[in-house]
Amino acid sequence: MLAVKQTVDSEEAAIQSHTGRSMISVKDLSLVFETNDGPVNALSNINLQVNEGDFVSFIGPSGCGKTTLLRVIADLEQATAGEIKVDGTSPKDARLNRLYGYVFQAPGLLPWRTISQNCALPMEISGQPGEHQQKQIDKYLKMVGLQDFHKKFPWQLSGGMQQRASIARALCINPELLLMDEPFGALDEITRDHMNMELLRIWQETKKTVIFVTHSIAEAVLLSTHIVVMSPRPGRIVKVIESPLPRLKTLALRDQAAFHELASEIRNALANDHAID
Ligand SMILES: Nc1ncnc2c1ncn2[C@@H]1O[C@H](COP(=O)(O)OP(=O)(O)OP(=O)(O)O)[C@@H](O)[C@H]1O
Repeated sequence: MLAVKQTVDSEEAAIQSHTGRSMISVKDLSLVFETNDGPVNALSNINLQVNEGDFVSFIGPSGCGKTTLLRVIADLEQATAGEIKVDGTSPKDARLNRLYGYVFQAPGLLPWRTISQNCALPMEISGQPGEHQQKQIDKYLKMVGLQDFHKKFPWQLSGGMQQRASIARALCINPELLLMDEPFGALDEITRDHMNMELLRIWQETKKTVIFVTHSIAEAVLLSTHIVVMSPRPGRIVKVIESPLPRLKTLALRDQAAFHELASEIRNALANDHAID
């Protein structure tokens, strides 16, 4: 018997609340890409509830639609059918109101701008006053441990430091929601461990809601309050698992039975849907 408090099957894929406020609500959502080769069914009948303060990981095989779902939440793709609300509004309004910050796999920092100037960019675009920009930059560069590197250019920093700068850039607009697409996928294991712990600390400190795309079962277990297991294309939600582990986790947790039991629960959900052999 696995030590998982609660699992919810795809039919009722609902994530239980900690605060009660719905941050993302997805109902019967499907998305078909029209291509030269014919239609590509990327997402099929997705139902999902994410509440304020949750840390939700999407995990599934390559091409199952994790990024597409993230992009629908961010209003970068349009659903073909179904409904989606982000903090009670349309994804478009959520985007226009700068409700979310987006962190990509590659840091995407502009090489001709310093770290400070890179962090300023989204605030410049939204016309925020210079004094406020500086306050936000100081606050979040300190939070990610880069306060002494604000004058450096991206190419003068390591990959992990660049990714921390991109997280600071996303946080500078003070979004309710952090959308992260495999942000640590390109990092070595030691740096990734460090970044995972840093992210947990930042999440605790800022109380943001986080949606996190990953290929790593261990990373999903280490970070998440909820794990959304997806099937191969067309992407469906196979299972939503609420983690029985504490919200404040340490790397030492990886040696404990509860960690392995949860990892095994995820692995089984993936395998049962032929996502992995
Ligand atoms: N703009 C697009 N036009 C056509 N097909 C697309 C487009 N974007 C994504 N797809 C297809 O939709 C499916 C889902 O892609 P998506 O990138 O969301 O998967 P993923 O789970 O994030 O994959 P990975 O883990 O490899 O990053 C794939 O088959 C992909 O080829």
